[in-house]
Amino acid sequence: MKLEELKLQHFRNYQDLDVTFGSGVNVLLGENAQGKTNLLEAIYFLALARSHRTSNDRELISWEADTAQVYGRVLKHSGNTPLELTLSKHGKKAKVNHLEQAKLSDYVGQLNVILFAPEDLSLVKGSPQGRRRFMDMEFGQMSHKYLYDIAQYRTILKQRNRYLKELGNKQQSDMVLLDVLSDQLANYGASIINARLNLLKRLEVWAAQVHNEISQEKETLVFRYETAVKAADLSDTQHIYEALKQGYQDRREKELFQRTTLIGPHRDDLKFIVNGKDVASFGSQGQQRTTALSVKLAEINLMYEQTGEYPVLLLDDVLSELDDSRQTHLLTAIQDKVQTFLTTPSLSGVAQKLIHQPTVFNISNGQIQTDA
Ligand SMILES: Nc1ncnc2c1ncn2[C@@H]1O[C@H](COP(=O)(O)OP(=O)(O)OP(=O)(O)O)[C@@H](O)[C@H]1O
Repeated sequence: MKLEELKLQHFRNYQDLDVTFGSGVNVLLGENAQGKTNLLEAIYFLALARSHRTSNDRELISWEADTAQVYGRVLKHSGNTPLELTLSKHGKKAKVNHLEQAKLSDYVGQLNVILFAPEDLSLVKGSPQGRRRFMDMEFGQMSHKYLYDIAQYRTILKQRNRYLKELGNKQQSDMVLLDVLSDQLANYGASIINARLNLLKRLEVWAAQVHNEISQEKETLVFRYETAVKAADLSDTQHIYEALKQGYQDRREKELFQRTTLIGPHRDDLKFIVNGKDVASFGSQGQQRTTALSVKLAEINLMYEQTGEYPVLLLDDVLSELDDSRQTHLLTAIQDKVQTFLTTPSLSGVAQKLIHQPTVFNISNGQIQTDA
């Protein structure tokens, strides 16, 4: 899929922008604080109806305005799809084909993006929370059901934790409501774990292949999903569901004492094993970077496999963080098939690694000029 046109009104430092993009590599060139990342953020926002930089949507609206609008025309095999998001203090409105969507989960998935920013290089070494977020953002774009299950899971988890806090304050505890919430949570939790395992299995195949290539066949990469859920068969949702319920049962006293839910997908983690060792603990910085890059590149293939379309790739100042051979690998992998948006303060080193000339946009103070 390709993002052919983007219009922004009062989005960050863009007051009124209408730009058409190339179908290959689009370079967003400019000095610091001119609006390069803001433009990537707008594309990410158009895809996921949320920013990758802030959870406060208000920050996306230009300081001197009350409403922001992001419009995009996406070209897919099925034809042109206009997407529109309006942000105001009353919330977000999302339209697909000019029709307002009742739920944001119905909107997400029309434009698929993969964002690669310097922070992603810490996917491997960073917090488990970052890796869970990574799974949820990526898999949510590929599966409506996953997105729905995650939303339901979060809501019920909040209710259950609130109830555990209330119970902790009482002498006499009523467990009936807790059991109902546990049952609902186990239901969505089992679906999430099952979906994660299935998608990770596919992602692992692609990531292992890329990692092997980048390391010149010196390293093997495998994934390990870590969960405290003791299901006899983790490929069976019913088994996971029962194991989750058993898990709550076994931890009842502890949960009442700690007043929070101690088991489930919100506590799980993903480990990357290179040559038999956890790369977060034992890998060199280079191996960790190769792993992060392999996982990101693998996502492109997974998304294609799952949706029949290549996603749009957003590279936020990531080239400067990679050495020459990893840069070459990245740029070779994307050419010709993946529409890419790449921010950089300088063109040197980029153009000669690309077979086709990129489309270059000069960005200055929220204005864009295309190189002739
Ligand atoms: N809500 C907003 N309204 C108006 N301007 C904003 C808003 N939010 C951020 N800005 C401005 O956007 C600019 C930052 O743009 P951006 O983050 O895209 O920088 P950049 O071009 O990617 O630079 P760098 O290379 O340093 O990351 C700053 O000048 C900031 O003041």
